[in-house]
Amino acid sequence: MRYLTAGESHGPQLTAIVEGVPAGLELTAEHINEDLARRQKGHGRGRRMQIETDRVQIVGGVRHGQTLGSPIALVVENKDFTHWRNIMGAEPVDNAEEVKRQITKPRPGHADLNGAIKYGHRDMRNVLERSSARETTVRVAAGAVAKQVLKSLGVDIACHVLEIGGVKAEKTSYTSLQELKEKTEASAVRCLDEEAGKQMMKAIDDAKENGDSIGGIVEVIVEGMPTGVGSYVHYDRKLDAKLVSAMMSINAFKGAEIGIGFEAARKPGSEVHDEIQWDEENGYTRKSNNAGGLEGGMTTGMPIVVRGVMKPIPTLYKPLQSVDIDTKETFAASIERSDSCAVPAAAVVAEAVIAWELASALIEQFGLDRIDLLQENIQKHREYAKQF
Ligand SMILES: Cc1cc2nc3c(=O)[nH]c(=O)nc-3n(C[C@H](O)[C@H](O)[C@H](O)COP(=O)(O)O)c2cc1C
Ligand SMILES: C=C(O[C@@H]1CC(C(=O)O)=C[C@@H](OP(=O)(O)O)[C@H]1O)C(=O)O
Repeated sequence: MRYLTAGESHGPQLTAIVEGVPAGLELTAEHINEDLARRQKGHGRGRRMQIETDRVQIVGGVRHGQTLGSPIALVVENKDFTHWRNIMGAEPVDNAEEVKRQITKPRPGHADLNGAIKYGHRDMRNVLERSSARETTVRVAAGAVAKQVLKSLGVDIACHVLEIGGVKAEKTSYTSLQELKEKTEASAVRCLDEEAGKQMMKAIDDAKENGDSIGGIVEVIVEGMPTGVGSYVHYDRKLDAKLVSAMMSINAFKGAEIGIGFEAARKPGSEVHDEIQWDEENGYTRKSNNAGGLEGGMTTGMPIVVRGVMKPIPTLYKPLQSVDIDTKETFAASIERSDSCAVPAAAVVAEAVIAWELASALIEQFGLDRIDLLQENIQKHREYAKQF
């Protein structure tokens, strides 16, 4: 599968074209809207989220609630466009003052300066409009399509927040992904640990009050992936590499790890590697899951566990030093509106991009043009792997 997105943060809409989804998959706007709504939630978001109510329009590739095998076109409207029509319309406009006003003051930590140099934009609005994480709206929509593929193949996925602004969740255990989903859905910071969640909210409020921003760590967990998906034979087909790359592609993500990740550097092999066992009912399983469900670029059949690190939001009410690209004068950046923390929303984006990679890998390995044949193939593979 592949997808492309287009659209600016304050333009009329975001668009995604999703290609390679097998025919016969159940898919409605409601499946996608649920995840769009989840992405909009979370303590610490700015005023923009009060303006938007993200809803998808499926404008290609689906008929009567089923995929056709043709490209799926997804559109999410930017309600805020009504306030930006003159500035963001595609057609040339007369010399309105607001249209002439260029952004020449780059924000440290955002794409403004590097993007302006790359494309030769003297008006950095041309950069910020596309580098904005508003684009993650349609990435979540594409991910929701991938989640439908996974669901039809018996693969379940969830996400949660492990850390915000240095406050760590202590209670991170759960008995089922369903429980994890219910608990995190009820939390304003998508955290399993209620007490830590309260402290995270306070940390966000404190940061906001100080005109600052904070980041954090999110985790995605996937259950039900068959064994041996991915590849050890080519660097660009290694599934672990794809998952880390997907995580790092999210705006403001600066690190990713699988399983115990960086902790593996501090432990001997006897405490890191997951011992192998077999029984009639479950086939091959592991006594532990330090590898986070991946060895040799392939799935082990154990749950996949991927974490990502989000840096603090770059746009700050507390000014940071920068340089005006027209006057070359130093200035202290000041802003109109911004999120102070978007880690809970970013967890939903992380879930979407991981779902995308896993559904793509399954289709690449077992894929046919029909969802029923894909289901059959994977079921056969599961039986084979169990008895192997
Ligand atoms: C859900 C989400 C919301 C974000 N909201 C903001 C925001 O309000 N203001 C801001 O400056 N950056 C925000 N960011 C982060 C920037 O988009 C990101 O830092 C920027 O694109 C620069 O890229 P980089 O941080 O990956 O280097 C957000 C990121 C995510 C994932
Ligand atoms: C719009 C979203 O996030 C935006 C991401 C973002 C950025 O710079 O990344 C900047 C802000 O945009 P605005 O200035 O319009 O408020 C966020 O609100 C969204 O997540 O849907």
